[in-house]
Amino acid sequence: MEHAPKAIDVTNDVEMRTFNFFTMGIDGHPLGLHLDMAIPTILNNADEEQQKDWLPKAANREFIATYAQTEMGHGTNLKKLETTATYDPKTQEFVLNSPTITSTKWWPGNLGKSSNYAVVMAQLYTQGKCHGAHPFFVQLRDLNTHKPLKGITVGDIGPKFGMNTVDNGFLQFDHVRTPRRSMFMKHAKVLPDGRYVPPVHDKLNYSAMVFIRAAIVSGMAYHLLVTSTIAVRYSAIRRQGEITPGAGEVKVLDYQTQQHRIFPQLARGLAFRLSGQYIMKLYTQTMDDIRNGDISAVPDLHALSCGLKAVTTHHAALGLEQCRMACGGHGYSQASGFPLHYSVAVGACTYEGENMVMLLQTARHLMKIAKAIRAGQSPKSNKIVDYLFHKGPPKCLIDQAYDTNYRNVLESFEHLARRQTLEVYDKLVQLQQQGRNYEQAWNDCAVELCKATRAHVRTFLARTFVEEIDKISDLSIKSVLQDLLQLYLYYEVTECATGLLEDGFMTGQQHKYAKKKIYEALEKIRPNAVSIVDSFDFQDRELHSVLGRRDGNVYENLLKWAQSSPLNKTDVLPFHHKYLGKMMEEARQRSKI
Ligand SMILES: CCCCCCCCCCCCCCC/C=C/C(=O)SCCNC(=O)CCNC(=O)[C@H](O)C(C)(C)COP(=O)(O)OP(=O)(O)OC[C@H]1O[C@@H](n2cnc3c(N)ncnc32)[C@H](O)[C@@H]1OP(=O)(O)O
Ligand SMILES: Cc1cc2nc3c(=O)[nH]c(=O)nc-3n(C[C@H](O)[C@H](O)[C@H](O)COP(=O)(O)OP(=O)(O)OC[C@H]3O[C@@H](n4cnc5c(N)ncnc54)[C@H](O)[C@@H]3O)c2cc1C
Repeated sequence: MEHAPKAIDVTNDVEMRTFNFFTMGIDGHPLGLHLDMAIPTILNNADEEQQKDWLPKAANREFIATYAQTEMGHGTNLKKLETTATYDPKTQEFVLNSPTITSTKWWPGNLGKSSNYAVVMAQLYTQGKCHGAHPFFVQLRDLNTHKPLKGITVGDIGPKFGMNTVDNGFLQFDHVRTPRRSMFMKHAKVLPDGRYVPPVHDKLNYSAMVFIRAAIVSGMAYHLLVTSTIAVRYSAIRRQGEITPGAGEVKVLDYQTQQHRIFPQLARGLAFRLSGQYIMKLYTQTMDDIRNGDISAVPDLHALSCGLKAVTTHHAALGLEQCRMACGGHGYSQASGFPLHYSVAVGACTYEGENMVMLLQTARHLMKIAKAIRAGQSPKSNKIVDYLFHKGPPKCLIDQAYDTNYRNVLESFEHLARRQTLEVYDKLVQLQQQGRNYEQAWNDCAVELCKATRAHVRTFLARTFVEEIDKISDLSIKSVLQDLLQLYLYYEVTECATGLLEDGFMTGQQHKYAKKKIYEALEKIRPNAVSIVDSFDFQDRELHSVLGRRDGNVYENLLKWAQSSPLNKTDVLPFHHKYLGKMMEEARQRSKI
């Protein structure tokens, strides 16, 4: 028995995540922040000695930690966080303090009731000088009693839009002392005498956020693929109305409008999946580079992860809602699973950086590239942004028969991203020449800056999709995925048609051509739609949906589901005669008088 394998190796990240996911569902659990943010912070921000101490215990779940950064008053603008960590060289401790109500940490997942440790972001003061927000690893609760330690006030922030299985919390420090070595010291350090040693790059402290932003892309793919699975399966069961009079009621999936509602979500889900894999690899590579002292890829990773996070979460939110509406009345029932999936997915539009703010971060990067282009510089062999330096064709060519591997469609996306980026850059420069300072000019251009990011991210998603499908060697699989690729690309063309038509790059005829290619793709996808979603192999317990059941027994299970509602435990509710019954009885008596 000594050598019998354990059912789950809790120190194995993949095993743990899979186990948690299937046992605790998709709306979060007490270990979420521990696994997704605290451990990545230890891995990337703790020095060797700290890792040796903290990592095995964290992996073994000897404590549960969260990531406490956001405050009641500030989430986006990290420079204005108010929690302070003031170094006291006499005792070699930091004093953590929450000086105002607005400095109360607010939102950290699993802080409310589960965690006994936290990565706390606080303004670091030493030798009388503030060095900005830095992470500290702080014990919050007693390891035996689980009661808050002295000087710490902590609790749950109450019910939310969704994810109510996560205990998001609040936290205040009243001059709480913590050892010098509780500061994460891989990058920045405070020496025992209080001298501050700066990091090689001052945003390396933010790596846990970069990790989650990258992970969110695959997360959004998951949500979209799950909800399109529900919508496709249900639409293949639901019969309503006739296409040919007298020929009998059709499956609603046969309606072109239904396909146009659902299939693009399926295609986007796949596109996000492929780009999600790409960005995760880029993250791992960049973290390895940082370990080897090379920080050159940090800005590229930051820019791409912010843009992808914002675009994929926004499109997932819109797509999930389309899937819900595609399921008619039953889509509005909790039995559909949509309320759960929607409320979880839309949280990602906000957490890890509000989407507009993230779009603007990517735009900062694009503006630097535009500046280099306007200065006549050459590209720097960066696969993601080099296209911005090149001159594309002067006219759109999407309707040319020789569009091998969609080069002409990709060039259209590139054209729009290039034009939008350079135009907004020129406007920024012009406004400054007219006397606006940079920040004011930036705000005057903010909507256009966001458009530049969206166009750039669209280009990246499309190129990745094309390249990944091109690699597939199994021709039967490739052909099905090519139909989804066709739909994806032409759907995106129509989504950004205003931008392509605005400068006369694309003609009205070409826009019509794109629409024709969409309708053609819908027709090709229809016969394979159910097999495509079945191939994702989601388990029913992941879908949480009566409508999306693999066996298709929707109606009989919908009735069972309704009958199992707590309201149906008795035919007459116990308080019926006290209120509604009494009201009706009294009304009847009055009308008799
Ligand atoms: C299977 C089911 C699916 C589930 C789906 C999802 C899967 C994923 C897991 C889900 C987990 C769910 C749990 C959710 C937990 C949520 C946690 C949180 O929300 S934690 C808190 C997150 N908070 C934020 O994101 C705050 C947003 N704000 C910022 O990041 C920054 O303040 C800012 C980027 C807006 C601005 O940075 P700042 O330094 O304050 O100022 P500047 O604008 O002047 O920037 C200076 C300079 O630095 C660059 N920069 C900024 N950040 C980074 C970075 N991370 N890396 C590299 N560089 C960075 C910035 O671009 C500027 O560059 P410059 O050269 O000057 O242009
Ligand atoms: C479900 C959930 C889980 C979370 N989990 C955690 C956690 O575990 N740990 C943690 O520390 N935090 C967590 N958070 C907090 C989250 O990271 C922040 O709420 C998020 O970063 C947004 O910041 P904010 O709330 O300050 O929004 P605000 O910045 O106040 O946003 C309000 C509006 O102002 C706009 N805005 C703000 N600044 C700018 C700007 N510079 N330019 C243009 N527009 C701007 C925004 O676009 C938005 O429209 C969580 C939040 C949620 C919803």
